[in-house]
Amino acid sequence: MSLSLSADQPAAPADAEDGVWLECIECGETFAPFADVRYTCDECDGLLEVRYDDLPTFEDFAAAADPDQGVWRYADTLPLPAGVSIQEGATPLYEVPGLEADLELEALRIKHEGMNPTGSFKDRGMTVGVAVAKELGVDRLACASTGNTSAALAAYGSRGGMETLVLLPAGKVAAGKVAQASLHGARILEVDGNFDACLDIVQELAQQGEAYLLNSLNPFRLEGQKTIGLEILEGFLADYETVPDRIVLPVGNAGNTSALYKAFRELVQAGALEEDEVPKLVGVQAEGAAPMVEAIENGADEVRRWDDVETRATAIRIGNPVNAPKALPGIRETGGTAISVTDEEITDAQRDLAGEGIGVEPASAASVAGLRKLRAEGIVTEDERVACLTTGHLLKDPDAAAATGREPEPVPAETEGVLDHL
Ligand SMILES: Cc1ncc(COP(=O)(O)O)c(C=O)c1O
Ligand SMILES: N[C@@H](CCOP(=O)(O)O)C(=O)O
Repeated sequence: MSLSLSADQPAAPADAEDGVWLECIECGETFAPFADVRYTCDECDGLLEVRYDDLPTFEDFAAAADPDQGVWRYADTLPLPAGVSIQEGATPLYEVPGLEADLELEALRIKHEGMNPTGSFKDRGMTVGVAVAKELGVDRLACASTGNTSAALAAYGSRGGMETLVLLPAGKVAAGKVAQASLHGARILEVDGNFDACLDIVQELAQQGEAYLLNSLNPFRLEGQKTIGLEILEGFLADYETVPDRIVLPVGNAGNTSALYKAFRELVQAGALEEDEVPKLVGVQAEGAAPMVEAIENGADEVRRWDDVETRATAIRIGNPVNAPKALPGIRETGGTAISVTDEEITDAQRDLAGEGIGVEPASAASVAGLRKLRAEGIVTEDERVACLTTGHLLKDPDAAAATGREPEPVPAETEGVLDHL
């Protein structure tokens, strides 16, 4: 199986360009990377992955080291040498002593992707995806979005001088994200339907050649998102001389789960990581939108599409995770699991993180909520070193933050009155 952790490094086919090619994860068909626009396999419609004939090790990344370069420090494992960049990546791997003690863990760190230029991990994918779009010579970019993808696409598209079109589920996207897409100049199409319906439409537009699709179905986007995993591993190696036992992350379209697993597979193929060192991947979904959890619990090879999804974590209100064929093996082959959490547990975790000074949007807090639950169930043990991924900044969803935080207290406009109130 091409997605097995023990799969060998494939030999470059004739259609590789500079040692880079696309390969179908289902039938193994290969394609030149930049000759034509394609998102899935021409033969069987399977998902595609980017392949390289030469895979770098940690030493190679260190040799290229300018830590401020962020995503592009890892250019040896990306399809192009440079991107349309706004200094994405190199996000903090925060220590959280209070939470670490509360959860009784050997080590807990928070990889806060909310500290990217537009406030979410999507920037790592867009810096690569928009560069590939330019390489392909397309001029209009599009995505469906629960908000963050649209904010990142709008910013990187305008930086790249390209037209952007975003399809959003009407009334279901947090205020900060719509404001970003709007100010960066995207055309915002509000669809009377949910995110999955938006993605269906944008895929059809892309197939008809109306726009270049930059959702995570696009294999080049996931190459940029691999760098989250590389940064986490390098951070743990620097601080603990070992990689984490487990990485816990929120799951929506399952792009990050797929991307992190690919990063680890490539390190194994490069001889930089032993198979038994690969961190267990734990996907967390909201109870009202948990098709991946259902598939893992049932041992299913395919995910059942959920037509009605609901959660206050709007970013992961997704019923048909398009990357499931890549993400399910990622969770299983690493010995990980998937778990769902209630909206209340998400809100509590958002407060826990805020108590450590880390402001995240609700979907991000799902990782910490899931970790707490797995710790209570004894599945995560006290000797473990764990990284939780927080995917988006608090300011993305100011309404959720205000509803979760303390109420403002009205006071009179004079000091005595304020002192009396206190
Ligand atoms: C803030 C946030 N967290 C998590 C996710 C889920 O990530 P993925 O789709 O890679 O599973 C998304 C979007 O999908 C998101 O915007
Ligand atoms: N949460 C996402 C949903 C789309 O995910 P993508 O990674 O496939 O673009 C968003 O922010 O829109």
